[in-house]
Amino acid sequence: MIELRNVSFAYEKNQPTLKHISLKLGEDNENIVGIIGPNGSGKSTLFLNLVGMLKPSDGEIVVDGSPIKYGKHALNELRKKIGIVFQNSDQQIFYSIVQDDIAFALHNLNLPQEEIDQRVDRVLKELDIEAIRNKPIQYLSGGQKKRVAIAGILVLRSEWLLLDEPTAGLDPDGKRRMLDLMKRLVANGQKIIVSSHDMDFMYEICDHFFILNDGQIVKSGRKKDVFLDEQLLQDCKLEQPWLVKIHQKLHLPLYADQTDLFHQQASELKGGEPK
Ligand SMILES: Nc1ncnc2c1ncn2[C@@H]1O[C@H](COP(=O)(O)OP(=O)(O)OP(=O)(O)O)[C@@H](O)[C@H]1O
Repeated sequence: MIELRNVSFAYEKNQPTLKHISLKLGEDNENIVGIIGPNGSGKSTLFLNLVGMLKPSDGEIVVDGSPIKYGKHALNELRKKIGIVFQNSDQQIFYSIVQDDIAFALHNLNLPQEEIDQRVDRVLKELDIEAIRNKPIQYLSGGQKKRVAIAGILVLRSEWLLLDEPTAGLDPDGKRRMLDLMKRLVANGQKIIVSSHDMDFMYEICDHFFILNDGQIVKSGRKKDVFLDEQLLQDCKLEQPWLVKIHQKLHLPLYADQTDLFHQQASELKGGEPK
């Protein structure tokens, strides 16, 4: 479990970006936690604090019962528990060939070559990027680069995966593939913390949410706890997901995702019970 105890963070003195944040991640066995908030609310800053790349100005972050330590060795150990995929894939990719880049962090862990090869093969398959394993990074599309960046973190097999805006710049097919990938990862036991401005995507994929506004957590809970409060979302400059809109405006049930909606509606049109 990850616990933030009264965490504040300031890039510049007396101008806090994160303000007194206390929260627990992984307490209720949630698989995908969503951090939502408008531009500049502090989502990326929060992520960088969670992986120890930034250090709280006040308060502490406790992972599995131990406060994060900031020495080189301690941070390498933390990376085995929490991995981050940045919004901008170029920040994450260092090598010129796909498979070399994915293996990079594993060499740093001094793993035997055989194990490195096995882990890289597995992740290439899992992300459906085997065909580009020998390609130069410079020839990849944005969506492919995103997958390579995720692969480079997945090989570390950290318990928590932080995805900062994973759908930014992806076309509808890329978004759908990202959604499917996250569902597959979760089915294999991966825990994910994700931030995104795409409320429909977040509504469908996350099972617990924190709304961050101006560096503070203003609401948390399950779908119905955070998305039914239209005024709060407006105040935070956030959109209601379309499934919530049709629930509130057309008085349809609150469907968990569009598959659920189409399945239920099709059953009703046929006059039968849903299977
Ligand atoms: N390295 C930095 N130095 C100084 N200020 C920074 C730095 N990085 C971010 N900030 C400021 O901190 C605040 C929060 O930024 P952050 O990137 O964490 O927000 P965000 O919620 O992730 O935004 P977005 O949705 O636009 O990605 C912003 O006001 C930003 O200008």
